[in-house]
Amino acid sequence: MICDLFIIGSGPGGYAAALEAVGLGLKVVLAEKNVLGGTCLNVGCIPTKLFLGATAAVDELDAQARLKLATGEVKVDFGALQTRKSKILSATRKGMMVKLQQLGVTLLMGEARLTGPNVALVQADGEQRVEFRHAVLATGGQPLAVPGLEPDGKTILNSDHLLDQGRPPRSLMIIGGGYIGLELGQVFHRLGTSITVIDAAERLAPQEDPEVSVELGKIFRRKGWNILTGTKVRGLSAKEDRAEVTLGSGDLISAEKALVAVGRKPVSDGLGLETAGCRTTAQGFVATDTFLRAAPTVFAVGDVNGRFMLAHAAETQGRYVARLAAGRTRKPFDPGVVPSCIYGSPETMRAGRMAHELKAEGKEALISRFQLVANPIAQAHGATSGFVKIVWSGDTVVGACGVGHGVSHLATLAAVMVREGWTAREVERTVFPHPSVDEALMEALRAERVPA
Ligand SMILES: Cc1cc2nc3c(=O)[nH]c(=O)nc-3n(C[C@H](O)[C@H](O)[C@H](O)COP(=O)(O)OP(=O)(O)OC[C@H]3O[C@@H](n4cnc5c(N)ncnc54)[C@H](O)[C@@H]3O)c2cc1C
Ligand SMILES: NC(=O)c1ccc[n+]([C@@H]2O[C@H](COP(=O)([O-])OP(=O)(O)OC[C@H]3O[C@@H](n4cnc5c(N)ncnc54)[C@H](O)[C@@H]3O)[C@@H](O)[C@H]2O)c1
Repeated sequence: MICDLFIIGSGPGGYAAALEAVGLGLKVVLAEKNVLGGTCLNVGCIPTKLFLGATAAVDELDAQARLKLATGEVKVDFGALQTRKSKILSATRKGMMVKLQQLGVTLLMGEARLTGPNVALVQADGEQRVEFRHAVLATGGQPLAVPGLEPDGKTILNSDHLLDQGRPPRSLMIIGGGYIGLELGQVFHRLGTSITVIDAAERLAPQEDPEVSVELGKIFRRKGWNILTGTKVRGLSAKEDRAEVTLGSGDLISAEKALVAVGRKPVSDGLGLETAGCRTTAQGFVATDTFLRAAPTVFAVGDVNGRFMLAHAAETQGRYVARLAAGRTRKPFDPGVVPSCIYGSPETMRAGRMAHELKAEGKEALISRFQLVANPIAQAHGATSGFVKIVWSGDTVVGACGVGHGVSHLATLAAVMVREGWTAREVERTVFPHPSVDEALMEALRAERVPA
């Protein structure tokens, strides 16, 4: 078959590219080797947030109980939650399938590989040959398996395995206190699992502002988590149906299950990259230029190009390459300001540059901040730990971050403020609703600026 745009992978990057391209009049073929929706829908963003949503009442009640305002127990039926997850995921996949069919995207369910700059083969109902003008690699990522920390799928798990358990473990040892470790740690803490987090870095979520990491550590320790940062893992093994970790110090820690969440790597093997002239980096990411081109006829978007490992970044890139392939833009890719959040209670949010990053580059930065303890919505929810912080370069907002109750809701405005280069003038012209968590952002914007 012949098409304008051949897309490999139906995650956020590939699906967004397909919808945008077909809307611009291109003939599109999309290949998917597994199920529609990719990591995000099936084992990523969506199931984790379903689990966080379904268990949120546990933390809400806990916060009110600490204030001696409520008593009782929230019981979550984990089996029913797994059933609900399966139903939502399968309904969403069905919706995607219908939409692709209605729009006229040809869907090939099978593994694809490039065999030349304008040709690919897909193992779907035998072997299908696809000739294309442009191809989009949107093959995503997979859990990183570090030597010595390989999951066995039974006792030592990655996030895919943990999301598929039949019951919550009594205890869970999480290797890696980053995005996945902290979100899934919160889910299972709420389900009654005892949580230990071990991270090689000196602080939790090391990609965040250092003060955010400190606050996260305080909040999770208060919940009773055992957190070991700056701690090397020498060995991890399954012994008599328990996971046992040997620390660098020689100490042993065991738990019913271990979750290895030490990062993700690209899916870039076996794609026939060399036949089309694509190159990979030392970590296996598909190298792209400023137009997200991996070769003259091939683009790479999303996790596989390693620019960001976030669903909304993959989508933005997918839409951009579709416009480029349709001749609707000639400009290099502008990633814009990509916000990121860790979800749960607490949450984090980050947009733009952080003060420690600027200082590391020898640049001056000012910060202004507001503690959530004085925010009425945080008070109402009994969750007053945390803060919102603004990073200024002179008079201009260049970054914002936060940690605490509901701060993920501030991420979009924070990204807009950074993109638009807000100054005190824009702050004065903006009306924030009262009472709201948004006011914490406003208060931080209005607070005294001090050197970082
Ligand atoms: C537990 C977890 C939670 C997450 N939570 C969030 C979150 O809250 N917010 C957020 O922004 N991000 C989150 N992420 C990250 C997010 O899931 C990814 O950034 C996003 O899915 C990347 O999209 P993608 O399109 O690049 O690839 P993917 O979603 O990985 O999709 C790639 C697709 O390509 C297919 N494929 C691969 N090779 C081939 C081939 N040869 N032929 C045919 N098909 C192929 C795969 O089967 C897959 O369906 C989370 C990730 C995990 C693991
Ligand atoms: N809410 C979201 O947007 C969301 C949620 C989940 C995942 N994601 C995406 O998925 C990616 C992968 O998530 P992740 O949590 O696996 O990676 P991560 O990079 O967020 O965290 C990995 C953690 O593992 C630690 N680590 C690395 N090697 C180690 C070792 N040998 N021993 C102990 N600790 C070690 C790191 O210091 C880090 O804290 C994220 O970077 C993010 O882009 C996003």
